[in-house]
Amino acid sequence: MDLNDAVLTCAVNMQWTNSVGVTGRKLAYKTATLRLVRNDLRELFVEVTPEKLKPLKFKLKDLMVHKKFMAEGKATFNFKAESCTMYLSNAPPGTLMFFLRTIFIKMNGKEGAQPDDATLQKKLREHLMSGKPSSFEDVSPVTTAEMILARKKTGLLSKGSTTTPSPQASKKRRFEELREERDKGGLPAAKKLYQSTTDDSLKLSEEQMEVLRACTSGKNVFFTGSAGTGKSFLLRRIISALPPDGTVATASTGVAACLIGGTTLHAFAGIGGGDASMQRCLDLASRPMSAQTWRKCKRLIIDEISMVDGQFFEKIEAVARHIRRNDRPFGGIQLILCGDFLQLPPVIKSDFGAAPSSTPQQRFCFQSSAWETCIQCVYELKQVHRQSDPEFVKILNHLRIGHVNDTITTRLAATSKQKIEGNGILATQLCSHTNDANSINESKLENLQGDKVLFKADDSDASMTKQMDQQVQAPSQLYLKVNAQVMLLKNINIANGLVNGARGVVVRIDKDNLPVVRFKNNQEYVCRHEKWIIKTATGGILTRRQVPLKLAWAFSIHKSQGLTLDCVEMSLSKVFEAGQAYVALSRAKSLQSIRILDFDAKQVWANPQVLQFYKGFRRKLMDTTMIPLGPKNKDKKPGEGKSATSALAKLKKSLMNKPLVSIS
Ligand SMILES: Nc1ncnc2c1ncn2[C@@H]1O[C@H](COP(=O)(O)OP(=O)(O)OP(=O)(O)O)[C@@H](O)[C@H]1O
Ligand SMILES: [Mg+2]
Repeated sequence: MDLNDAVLTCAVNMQWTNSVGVTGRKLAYKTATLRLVRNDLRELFVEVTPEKLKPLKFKLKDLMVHKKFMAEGKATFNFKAESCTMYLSNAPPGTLMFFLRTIFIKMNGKEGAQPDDATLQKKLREHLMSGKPSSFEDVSPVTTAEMILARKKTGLLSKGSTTTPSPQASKKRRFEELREERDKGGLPAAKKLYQSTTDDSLKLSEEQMEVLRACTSGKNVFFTGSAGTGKSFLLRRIISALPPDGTVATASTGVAACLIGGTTLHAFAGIGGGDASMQRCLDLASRPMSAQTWRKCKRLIIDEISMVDGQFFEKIEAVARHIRRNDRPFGGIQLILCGDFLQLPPVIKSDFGAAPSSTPQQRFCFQSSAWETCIQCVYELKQVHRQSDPEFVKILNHLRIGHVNDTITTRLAATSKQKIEGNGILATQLCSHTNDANSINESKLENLQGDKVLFKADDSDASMTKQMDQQVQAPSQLYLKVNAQVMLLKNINIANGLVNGARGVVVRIDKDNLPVVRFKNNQEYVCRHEKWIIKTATGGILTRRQVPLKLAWAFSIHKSQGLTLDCVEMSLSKVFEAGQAYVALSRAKSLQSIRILDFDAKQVWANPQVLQFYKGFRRKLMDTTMIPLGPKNKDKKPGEGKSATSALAKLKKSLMNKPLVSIS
């Protein structure tokens, strides 16, 4: 936590009421900065400074805070003593959360923080006598001691709307909170009160902070890094540090979009699959709903950019300029792109029987002319967070660029005999083809004894269930049986290993009809319903409540991109894409939690065009000038990994000499 947690910039509306409740003065500011300050008497105030205007100060006494819509960047302050209600909106949700948390802790975290009236009167008199002008200073950063004290003073807080303990909290609610507190590992109430997800407690690394700063300063940014360097984690922080109005979070796949609480790029763009002619795409995007979303968009965020088709990217860039009547790249929209081109490439439609949507020369976004004109800053994250074992990180770095030597082959082949199962939990099979994964899950469930129990999702809009199925990992209909192999789909408690991707087995269905799952670390957890929130293309919000589980005997590698999994088994004999083997292997956290049945160096290869791109990219990182990409090679076919041309081998060698991820 730092001093900036006491500063917030957003839209502010204020309204005063008189003694009989009639609304009097009203003020509205599109942009104002709120700052927590103290006066000479150590009293706390919120100072509101509208752009180019004098600040107003509100004493933090008898304050009610309504924070139900904090995730949407909204909150309401009710200053009872001053009969003023202050509505905050368009606040970066993450900044708002920390701001409210700081208020909460500062109001409750100091012995005598709220001096009694007699003491204040005395101090005030002394101050007036001294003749000094009043002065205000920023509050000091929150200390751990203040946090602990705030928790002690307030006890378990209601999830309701006030910053002081709610005496009206019903017994039932209090019981639920106690249970939740216990299940989630007893986070301090002060912390929990303003925490939207459990990974909010993790700190950004310095390299991640640098990217965040570039994004919040309005630059067009592309950041990359190998699997597990925290790209999506950082993206979530970036989104929460930006004002919600005009910020559109998207990803190339539904699973990735859900991980950052956004929508798919295709759903946002409004040009279908983008296969139609340019003119037709412009017409499609000019339909009122679609045009409105394009016009409102100020910042477009795209995760898993490696899977966005180059021609599609070029088309949406032209669409943006056309609809917004603005000739600047992407019609002036700020772009924040992230992904790893050495992971899965865009799906070629011809794989599924349709005509290919792009020529091999324009398969990737970076091959489109739009890329060069749009991207201002590039960054490469180097610190791997998913894996901590340096040997595994090193092996993955080699696989990423399609480099396999005998040592790596021997080490990976040795995993085929590993016992990675424990506590009745089988390994998840990663399949190269989706149909294989689906049929494994179905038949394994059928073969189990006992009755199937159906868990039906509760969707906020039943007519959108199909769309939600594509984006939310939790299925609308989940059939489970005792002994079913499952995966947890939410971070419940990071410290206790109840994290998104944790593997378990259903041990019983409890009396409340909830599945009880035993996880690999032997913990049993009653899987209560959790909520998923996704944004629609038009900025609306859809929610799904469901138990946070999914059948996990098998997944496809494509569906696993972006995930962290424990306990995985794979047969890579049928891989058909560059980077596919790397994606499969890099889902695991350690070499001990992986079993590769038939490892062969031929299963691992990197796309030469991508290698070339990264070579230029590294140069660009060094001298930060735009360098045209090198000659475009033809796509390489599966199995060519070993018989690489000498030019390609040279390229790999140069990349190995300066590894894309430094290995400590
Ligand atoms: N600064 C950090 N401190 C601690 N853990 C972190 C940090 N950044 C990321 N992580 C953790 O590392 C893991 C991998 O992060 P994430 O999924 O964002 O990586 P990624 O780069 O998006 O990977 P992929 O390329 O596979 O999508 C997550 O469990 C995340 O919580
Ligand atoms: Mg990711």
